Order: sequence, then C-alpha cells, then structure tokens
Amino acid sequence: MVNFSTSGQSNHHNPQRNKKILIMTAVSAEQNAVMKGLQDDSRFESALAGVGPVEAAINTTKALMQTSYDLVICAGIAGGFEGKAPLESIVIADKIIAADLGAETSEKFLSIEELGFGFSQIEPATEYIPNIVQALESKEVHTTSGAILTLSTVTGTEQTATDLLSRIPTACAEAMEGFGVASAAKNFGIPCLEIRAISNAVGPRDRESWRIKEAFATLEKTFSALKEVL
Ligand SMILES: O=C(O)c1cccc(C(=O)CC[C@H]2O[C@@H](n3cnc4c(=O)[nH]cnc43)[C@H](O)[C@@H]2O)c1
Repeated sequence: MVNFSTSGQSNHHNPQRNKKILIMTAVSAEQNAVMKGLQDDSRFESALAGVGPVEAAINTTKALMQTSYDLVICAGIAGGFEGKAPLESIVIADKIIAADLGAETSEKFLSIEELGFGFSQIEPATEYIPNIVQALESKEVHTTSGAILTLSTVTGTEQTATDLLSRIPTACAEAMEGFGVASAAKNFGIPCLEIRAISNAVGPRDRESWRIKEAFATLEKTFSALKEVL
C-alpha cells in the first residue's frame, strides 16, 4: 500500500474534501502514473489489485479490512471499443459489468441474472461523474462515460468484439479488474468508481498500434485533475 501523504497538506478546513480514497490498479506502472498525478495529496492511498477480477477482489478486500475508506477507485489502462472510446481518451464507468459471467447456449449468451445465480452489473457512484467529466474536458482530456466490461480473457478477435457490443451496446471499454474491485467495495458498503485510460482498441492483438505510454500520461493528467474535484 502506498500512502501519498508526505507534504502534511491538510484538508481539515473543508469537510467536503475530507474523504479518504483508495485507488486500486492492476500493476505498478499504472499505480506510478496515478501517484505522479496525485502528487502529495494525503486523502489518497493506493494498492495493487493484481491482474484479473479474482485477484482484484481479494486485494481490495484486504485493503478495506485494514483501513476505512469513503470511496474506492479502480484505475488503469483499458481497451476501447471502436467508435466509442479513442486511444488515449478516458472512460468513466456508468456501469461495471462482468461480461463473461454466465453461460453460452447454442442460441445466445445467458447472463448470471438470467440463470438466476447472482448479478453481473454494479452501479458505480455516478453522482461524481458530471464533475469529473467537466474537470477532464477542461484539461482537454477526451472523456466518455459508459459501461466498462470486466473480462478474464482479453478480447483478441473482431468477432468477439462485435459479439460483446451486440450483447452490451453501451460498452465503451474492457479491462480485467473493475468487477472484482467493485464487488469488494459493495461488500463493505463503500461507493466505487472505475476510471480507465484507453491504451488499445478492443479486437485483434496489434502491438504496433498500442499506446501504453501515452495512456499512462493520460492517467497521470486525469488524476492530477481529479484531486481538485473529489
Ligand atoms: O505490454 C506492456 O508494455 C504493458 C505495460 C504495462 C501494462 C500492461 C498491461 O497489459 C496491463 C494489464 C491491464 O491492462 C488492462 N487492459 C489493457 N488493455 C486491455 C484490453 O484490451 N482488454 C482487457 N484488459 C485490458 C487490464 O485491466 C489489465 O490488468 C502491458
């Protein structure tokens, strides 16, 4: 766990800015980008989620058992669906969806809700979204709000990308941890957000076109702007 508090900066004069916020990233490169953006803001702490929803749920639960937080943010890079979220832009989840939780049949995919075994969608803390979008747009960060899918397998074909979009037309991005982090937060009754910088298009693996460094730069800029509105 990394605590950003080194400057002794205080927010006690403003009760609106007294929230304690946990940021979960899958890998340390994402955590570093977020840390750089936040500088020394003592309200934020971060921890590594690990890759995939299961690791993410376990590690978020561990962090929430240690310290009490007012908000959890799942952050990192992601794949963007074509025509929905361009490279180097930001997507803020208005729904966090476990897109592969269910059953295939010869006709169609059945969600876990249709099977009657549980839930695959978590509503994030949407009340924060308008202010965040405004703050990011004012810094010229292209920002979209829409569903972010959580998948255990990164999409690697046009066909899977098309199938996902026809099943979930509101999908803007896919990543691997959101539903795990959000499930843990929900279990503790803590609101959650998922914020992703787009590093690649969802679809065939084409490393030449990936913009990972640029997405980290967007993530840094985003969290620098975010600390002003949370
Ligand atoms: O290849 C690299 O240089 C590299 C450097 C740092 C991080 C990575 C990752 O792949 C991070 C994995 C992380 O990113 C999310 N992610 C990014 N793109 C997608 C995607 O198209 N579909 C699903 N997940 C994606 C995911 O949350 C992973 O945890 C590589």
